[in-house]
Amino acid sequence: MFEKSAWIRLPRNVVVGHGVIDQVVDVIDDLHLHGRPLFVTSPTPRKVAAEPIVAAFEATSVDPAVVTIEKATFDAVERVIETANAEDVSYLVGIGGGKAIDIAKMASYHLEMGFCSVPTAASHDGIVSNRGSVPDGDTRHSVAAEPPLAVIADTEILADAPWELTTAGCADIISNYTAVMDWRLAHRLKNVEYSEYAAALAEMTAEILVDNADLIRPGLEESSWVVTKALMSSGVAMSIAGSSRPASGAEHLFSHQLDRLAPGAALHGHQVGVGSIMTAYLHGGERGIWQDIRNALASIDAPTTADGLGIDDKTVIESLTTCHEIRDRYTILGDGMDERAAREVATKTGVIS
Ligand SMILES: NC(=O)C1=CN([C@@H]2O[C@H](COP(=O)(O)OP(=O)(O)OC[C@H]3O[C@@H](n4cnc5c(N)ncnc54)[C@H](OP(=O)(O)O)[C@@H]3O)[C@@H](O)[C@H]2O)C=CC1
Ligand SMILES: O=C(CO)COP(=O)(O)O
Ligand SMILES: [Zn+2]
Repeated sequence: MFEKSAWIRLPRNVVVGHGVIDQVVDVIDDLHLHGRPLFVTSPTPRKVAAEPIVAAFEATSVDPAVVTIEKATFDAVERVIETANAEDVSYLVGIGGGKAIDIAKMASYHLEMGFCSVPTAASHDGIVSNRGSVPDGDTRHSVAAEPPLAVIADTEILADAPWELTTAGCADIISNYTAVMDWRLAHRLKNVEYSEYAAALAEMTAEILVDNADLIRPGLEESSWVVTKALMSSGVAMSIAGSSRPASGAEHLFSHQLDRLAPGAALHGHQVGVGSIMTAYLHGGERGIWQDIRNALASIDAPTTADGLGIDDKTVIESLTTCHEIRDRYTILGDGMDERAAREVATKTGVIS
C-alpha cells in the first residue's frame, strides 16, 4: 500500500527587483494580512529599510510595532514574542540580514502567526527558508521555523550592502554541490530520506550561479538579482525536502563548529565555501570537483583558505576532526576524521599551508 505523503510550505508571493521595498504594503494587502504588524529588524537594516516601510504603513493609518535586535539569541526571540503579545500584533515582518529574519521566523513559529521576509543582505539562504538558526548550548544548526508567506527583496538595497555579504550568499549556494553529494551518500549508506527533485533543484541552483559568475561584481545590481534568485531557489529546495539536507552537508558541519571555536571570525557562507572545497576533495579525490569549487569561489572574491577566513590552521583541523559530533547528520566525514587525514585534505586543497 502507498502511504507516503508530503506537506510543502512555500512563499506565496516572491517579489524581487529594483525599488520593490515600495511594494511591501501592497504585498501584505495581497496576502489578506490585516491588523498591526510587528517589524523585527537590526540597527543598520532599520535605517536602510525598516524606517521607510514604517512610513509607508503609517501613510495607510497602520502603526507598526518595531523591535530592534542586536544579536541572534533565544533572549531576542523571547523579547519579540513578549512584544508581539503586549502590542497586540497580527503578523511579523523580518527586515534585515539573517539575524533579524531568523528571530522573526522563530518567534512567528512560536506565536503561530504569519511571517514575511524583507532581506537587506543576500548573505545566505536562511533569508528565504523555513529554517531558523540560533546558538543553543553545544548545537549550532538550523531548526524548523515559520516559512515566509512572502519574500520582498529589493535589489537596489541588496546591491548597496557590503560586498562580502553577497559573496557569502554565493558561497552558501556553491556549497550545495557537496551538500547534495553528502545527502546522496547518506541515502545510499543509511537509507536517509531523499528527494531527487530537491537535490536536482539545489544542484541546478549552484550550477546557474557558477555559470553566471561573471555577472557577480561589486555594486552591480544585476549581481543581487542573480544571487537572490539563487537563494530563493535553494530555500525552495529545503522546503521541498522538509529539511536543510539539499543545502547543508559536511561543509556546514565544519562551519557550525567554526562558529563555536572562533565565534564571529568569518561569515557563514564564506566558512561553508572553504568547507566545501575540502569535502569535495574527500568525495572525489584529486580528480573530483574540488578545484572547480575553489575556482568558482575565487572568481566571486570569496575566501578559499584559512587565512582568507581569518582563522588559524589549528582551528581548521580541530573543526574538521570534531564537527561530525555537532548533529546527527551522516556525511562524508562518517564517524570523524583523524588528525593526520584532516591535515592532509586541508593541505592538499591549499586551505592551510
Ligand atoms: N536560517 C538559516 O538557515 C541560517 C541562519 N543563519 C544565521 O544568520 C545570521 C548571519 O546572517 P547575516 O546576514 O550574515 O547576519 P546579520 O543579520 O548580522 O547581518 C550581517 C551584518 O550586515 C549588516 N547589514 C545587513 N544589511 C545591511 C545593509 N543593507 N547595509 C549595510 N549593512 C547591512 C548588519 O548590520 P547590523 O549589525 O547593524 O544589524 C550586520 O552587521 C546568524 O545569526 C546565523 O546563525 C546563517 C545561515 C543559515
Ligand atoms: O545554512 C543552511 C543552508 O544553507 C542551513 O543549514 P543547517 O541546517 O546546517 O543550519
Ligand atoms: Zn548555509
